[in-house]
Amino acid sequence: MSDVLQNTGGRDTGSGRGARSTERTQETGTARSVPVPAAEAPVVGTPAPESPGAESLAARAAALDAADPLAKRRDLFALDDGVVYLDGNSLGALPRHVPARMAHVVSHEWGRMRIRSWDESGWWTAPERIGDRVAPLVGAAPGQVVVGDSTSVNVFKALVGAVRLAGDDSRDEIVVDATTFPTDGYIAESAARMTGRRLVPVAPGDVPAAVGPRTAAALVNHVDYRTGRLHDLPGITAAVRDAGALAVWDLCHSAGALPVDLDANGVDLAVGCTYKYLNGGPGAPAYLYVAERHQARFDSPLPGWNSHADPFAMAPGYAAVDGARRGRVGTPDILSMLALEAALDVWDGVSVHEVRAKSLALTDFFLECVRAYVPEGRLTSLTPTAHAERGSQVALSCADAPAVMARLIERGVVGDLRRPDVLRFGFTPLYVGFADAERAARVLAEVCAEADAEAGVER
Ligand SMILES: Cc1ncc(COP(=O)(O)O)c(C=O)c1O
Ligand SMILES: Nc1ccccc1C(=O)C[C@H](N)C(=O)O
Repeated sequence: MSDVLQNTGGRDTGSGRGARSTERTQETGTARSVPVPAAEAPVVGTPAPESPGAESLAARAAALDAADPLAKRRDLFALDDGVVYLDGNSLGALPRHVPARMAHVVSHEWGRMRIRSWDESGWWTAPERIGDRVAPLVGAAPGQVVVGDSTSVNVFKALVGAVRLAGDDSRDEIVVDATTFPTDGYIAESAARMTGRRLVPVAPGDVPAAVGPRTAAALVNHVDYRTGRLHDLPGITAAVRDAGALAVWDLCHSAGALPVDLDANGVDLAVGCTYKYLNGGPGAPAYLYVAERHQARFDSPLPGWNSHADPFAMAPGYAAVDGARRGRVGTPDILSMLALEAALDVWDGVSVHEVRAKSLALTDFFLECVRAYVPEGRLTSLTPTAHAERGSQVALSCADAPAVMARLIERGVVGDLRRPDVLRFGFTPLYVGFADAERAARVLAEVCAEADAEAGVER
């Protein structure tokens, strides 16, 4: 196999802060700006393999799918056979059973039981009950995860909470991942201003060297949303804690795709969304993990009545409840929350280690197919080749990425674009298979060839 892709390994360049100006312009998702094929009219059939080596790669894909213990899980999702959905790292697919469950919630629990449902349908306790369903997926023992609010809001609670837990005013710095998804950076900046700390943006790989006696907390992304690079959660957490500071992780791009092992790694606080690999639905509530050892001292900057020890006493003074519930704020978004609860059923009987093994096999295979089909130098992979540094997405860059992604989506291969030049392909092991990966690479090669032909470029 020739070395077709130039691999930059998604290296931490330390230049993320400066480079961020473009990413700070939010891309709302390519799927919203280019036509998505109608569900009833899939545009990708099963094209005859014409690319070099396509027959053998297609045959390998079929064999890998046949041997895949997770292959059957795909039937649990509403997906179109003609579409390769590689955008589950932005919005996970709908588990088929969720609409019926939601119809029941709306028509029965809300429609008929009305106010009684807060108690009798378990609405009031949903945040901590569903937190305990998310917990095993992130390696947390029960009682440490609460579901609710957006990831952004939970970043705020976790980071200000961490600074307060650090206590000591001489710890006057907050270290933040300089390559972070923008919302975390914006909120960290505000949290720093509010708590009178100085923000220190550094690349994740440089966090161990940057933390010291002045650090209160460090906020890092487990997987980079742009490159798909997996950061060293055990090593960075240990370094932050050795410095006497608190480690706060954003798990948006790792939970449900790979083992996180929060408890085993001694993470202090963590947040994540549930609409990507956990398939909770658009705007599904996020979650907050507060390690048990910190809960008694966790001082939420948003002490709403839902985290009061006796909310219905409606007392004028605040008294925090114990445990994970201390992360609650106001009335939970019950419809989204119960959709998430139902969606989590697809994880029953699935081990996250099995998911990780398939995720790595899928991204390896996709990269191999891209190398085989796409002319050398056409695309640059930003995704590290080392498994220990790879999440569950492949990011490829090329100057004409916007046009390439628009054409891919028109032809039923749905990834997304991160401006200016990144094609993102998310591999969600519960419903993406090896034939999907092969087909996506083949269509990508066709689309690149078409764009080259139109531009008069010969390779
Ligand atoms: C790493 C990361 N953090 C946070 C968010 C977003 O947070 P919110 O759920 O508040 O929109 C995303 C994606 O939207 C993300 O990728
Ligand atoms: N929540 C969204 C709503 C609309 C469009 C995209 C998103 C995303 O989640 C983007 C994602 N966090 C990313 O890694 O780019």
